[in-house]
Amino acid sequence: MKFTKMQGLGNDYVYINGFIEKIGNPAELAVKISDRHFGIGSDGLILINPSSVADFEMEMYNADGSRGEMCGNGIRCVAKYVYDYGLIDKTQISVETLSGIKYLVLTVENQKVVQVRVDMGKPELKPDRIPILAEGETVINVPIEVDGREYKMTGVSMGNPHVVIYMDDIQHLDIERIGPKFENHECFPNRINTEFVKVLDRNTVEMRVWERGSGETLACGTGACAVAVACVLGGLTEEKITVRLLGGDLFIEWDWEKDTVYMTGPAEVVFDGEWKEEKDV
Ligand SMILES: N[C@H](CCC[C@H](N)C(=O)O)C(=O)O
Repeated sequence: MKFTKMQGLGNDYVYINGFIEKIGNPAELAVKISDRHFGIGSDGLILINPSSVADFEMEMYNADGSRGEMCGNGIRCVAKYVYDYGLIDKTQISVETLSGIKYLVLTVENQKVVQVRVDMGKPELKPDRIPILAEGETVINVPIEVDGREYKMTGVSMGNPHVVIYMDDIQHLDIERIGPKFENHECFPNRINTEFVKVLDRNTVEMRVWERGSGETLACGTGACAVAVACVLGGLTEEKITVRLLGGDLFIEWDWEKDTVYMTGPAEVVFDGEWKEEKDV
C-alpha cells in the first residue's frame, strides 16, 4: 500500500489515495501506522476519497483509530496532495467531511501548494454540539472540576468538539497528566479536544492542545479556530488573530458577517513510502 507522509505545522498524518488503495479496516490501520516505533509514526490516518458532492472526501482517523469529524491541518495537506500529485489543477477546491463541505483556496508557487486558506465553517456554541453537563446554556467560562481543581471552560464546536481553558503559563503545564483527564471527563460523552491558551495581546495568543484520540500534537487547526472564537466571545482579542502553536503559527479570522471562520496555514510533504503488511487491513 502506497502512502504519503505529510504535516501541517508538525501535525503529521499518513495520507492514502483512496482512488487507488482500498482499505478494509481504516480504524485498525490508523492504530498500526501511527505507532512511532512499530509503525510509520503519525498523529493518525487520512484517506483522500472520491466524493459525489465535492471534489474530494477527507476520511480522518486519530492515532487511536477513532474517527474525527474534521481536521484543519489535515485538510490543508489534502489540498496540497490533490494539487501537487495531479488529481486536480484548480486552486479553489471543495472537500467533503463529516462536518460538511469545506471550501479551500490554494496558494501555488513553482507548481506546488505552499499555503492554503480554508473556510472552516460556522462555529457552534450550543451545548448540544458539545455534550456537557451545563445543558441549555452557551458554554462560556463554565466551571468544570478536573483532577481536583476548578477550571473555567469555553466550549466551541468546529464540527468536532473543543473546550478552551485560559492559563497564565502553558509552558510548564503538565499536559500529559491533565490532558487525558479532560479528554475522558464524564462531562464529554464523545470525549473532547482541549486547548490551553495564553492570550499575549489582542491579536496574538499561544496555545498547546491535547487532542481527542491523539494526545498532545504540535498543532491543531480546528483547535486554533475554536480558540479564536472563544477569545472573541470573551472580549479578549480581535476577530483576526495569530495563533502560536508548538509547530508554528496559524492565521485565524472569524468573519462575523458570514459567521464563518477562516484558517490560513502551510502544508508540506515529508516523504512517499510503501507499507508492506502481511495482510493489508
Ligand atoms: N483529534 C481531533 C481530530 C483532529 C483535529 C486536528 N488535528 C486539527 O488539525 O483540526 C478530533 O478527534 O476531533
